Amino acid sequence: MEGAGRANDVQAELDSVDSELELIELQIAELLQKQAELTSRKNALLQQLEEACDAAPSSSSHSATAAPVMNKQEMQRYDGTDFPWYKELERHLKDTFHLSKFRPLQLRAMNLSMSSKDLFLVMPTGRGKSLCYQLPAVCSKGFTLVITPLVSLMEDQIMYLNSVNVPGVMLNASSSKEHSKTVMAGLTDVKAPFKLVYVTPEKIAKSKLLMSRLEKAYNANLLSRIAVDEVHCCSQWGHDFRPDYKLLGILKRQFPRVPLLGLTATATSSVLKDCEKILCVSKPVTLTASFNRTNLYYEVRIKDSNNNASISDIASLIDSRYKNQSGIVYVFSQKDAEFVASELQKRDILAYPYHATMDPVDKSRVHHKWASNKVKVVVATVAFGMGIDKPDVRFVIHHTISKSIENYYQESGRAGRDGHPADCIVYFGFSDIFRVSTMVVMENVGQQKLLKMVDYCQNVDRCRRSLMAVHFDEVWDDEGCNQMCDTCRHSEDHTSMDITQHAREVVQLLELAASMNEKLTPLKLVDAWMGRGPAKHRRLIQTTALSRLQAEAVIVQLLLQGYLREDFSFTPYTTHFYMKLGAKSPLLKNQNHKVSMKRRASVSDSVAVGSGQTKAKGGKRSVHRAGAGPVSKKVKEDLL
Ligand SMILES: Nc1ncnc2c1ncn2[C@H]1C[C@H](O)[C@@H](COP(=O)(O)OP(=O)(O)OP(=O)(O)O)O1
Ligand SMILES: [Mg+2]
Ligand SMILES: [Zn+2]
Repeated sequence: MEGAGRANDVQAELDSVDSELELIELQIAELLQKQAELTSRKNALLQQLEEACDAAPSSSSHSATAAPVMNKQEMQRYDGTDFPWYKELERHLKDTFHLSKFRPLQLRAMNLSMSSKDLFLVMPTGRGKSLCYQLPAVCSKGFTLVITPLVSLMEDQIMYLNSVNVPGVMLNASSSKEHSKTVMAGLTDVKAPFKLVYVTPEKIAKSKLLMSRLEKAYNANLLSRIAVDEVHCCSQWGHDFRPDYKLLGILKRQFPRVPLLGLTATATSSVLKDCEKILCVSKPVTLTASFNRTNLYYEVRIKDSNNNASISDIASLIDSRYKNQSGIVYVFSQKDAEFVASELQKRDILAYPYHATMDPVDKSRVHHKWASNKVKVVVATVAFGMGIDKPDVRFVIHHTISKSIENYYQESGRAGRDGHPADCIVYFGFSDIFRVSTMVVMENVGQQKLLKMVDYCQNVDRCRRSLMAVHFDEVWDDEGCNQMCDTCRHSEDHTSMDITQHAREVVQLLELAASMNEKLTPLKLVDAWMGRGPAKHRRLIQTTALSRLQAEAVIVQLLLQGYLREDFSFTPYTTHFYMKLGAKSPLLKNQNHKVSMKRRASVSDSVAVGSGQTKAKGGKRSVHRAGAGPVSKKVKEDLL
């Protein structure tokens, strides 16, 4: 008996500790949100400070954190073409690398490096950092030493360089003796048989022979530049710390006259400070390409899971706002690509599907037609991505949410590369969350990343840019949104809704289902809550008067806040998702506990789902299917 009493006491204390822990988690979530807001504000203030300092160049009041080594005017000089090496850079850009023009910051970076400045270049992935040392290497005497963390990265680069006839070689642990010998000899050859020499940091740290050959090359003025790729690997605070990068300080100590160029897509300012110390460079110029694409307008539209109103909405956008303009509609699956393309065709829009399983000849035909503006719209899976560099894409519409904010940034970022305004619209549908879940379920932290994307879409009161910025850490250059997102444009247009009672109803429903040994999929949960489930549920629970879209929004909110969670089971063919009680659900037992959700004030359900849909009498929605007949004659002709 005594044992049972003791067990009860322990259980009671355990429950109480659990509740306290839950509360702390809640507070942490709130603090993280506050932190994100303050970081965004800090960036805005730093920007203002920098502008104020630029307006008064003689002022010495730059703060230590914001202090640019050069002011804006000085910096802009390096965008110019009046440097002695410019003609050579331009000639090789076109003739050797077969590129038509520099991307933003590339010329500035090259001019700075050719002027022997030490430089840190922070640019989003895929923007073309490598060219910033490859092209100067070709235009300089001697060779450029490139430190790369992975042999596979080296191999890719060498293969690419060979394809454009630029001599490049690599040295790593698996290089043969003979190969090493040739490379070592080449380093001091005045005829410079290689323009780029790739080595791993381990080689620098361990090979005395290499260092002594580099010393000789340096004395003969043949070591023209040192590029440290993925430079954030130097710092323990970075996410990919590599111990051998810590020893790279030897390069600048031994070869002080050689300009060093550190490249990364992901370093925060504190990581860069650390890298500066480790690499022994003093006050390098830091160029940060903004992750903020100021010409892109970001918008989220609510999508009803039950009908294809979103397709009508997309069609009417393409037919009006984007008439005769080039764009991409991203969809979830191959089947969706075919379906959405054919639905658009029925609405008189010439749209081609594109997905991975298409015949390569068809794929390249679609790509070609689109690139040459013969077809304006491609309805594609994310397979339509690599090598897409069309400048005048005016819209990227996501018919289904991306699997993470990073992915969304990349995919939507194919809009507006020419710098002119372009729109990025994502349609956010409840059931899509769980379709995408099946895709990321096996990925490490895939589910968390997806929930961040969901959070981005559910949000109605914070700048969409600031939500993306959090993912790119402090590197984000907060240039302000300028009302280029729907939440900034409707900044006053939201209210806070108390959803505590709704939350209790949903929890009660799940508890009831659990007691009957039933698992509820997200869709079944909404159905049951709306009184459309089996009769046995209806009798026992409080059904909701909320509309379907509101009910879905509440459930998403509870999922995001941890009152609910997803659970899944695998079958050989598919993954099933169920809704379960989340870690915070016990908090609802406390009568004082409150849960709230922000909603657009002026947008009723029927408007939120776009122009193709109206609310019919009796609350049931109907869809206008204007033009939604068979594929029109005109489109049919164009498709042939
Ligand atoms: N000026 C340019 N015009 C057109 N394409 C360019 C230009 N400069 C580079 N590219 C292309 C070449 C590559 O296919 C692609 C990505 O370049 P790359 O240098 O590998 O990116 P990166 O190093 O910035 O990305 P990561 O961070 O992923 O390593 O961009
Ligand atoms: Mg790179
Ligand atoms: Zn905004």
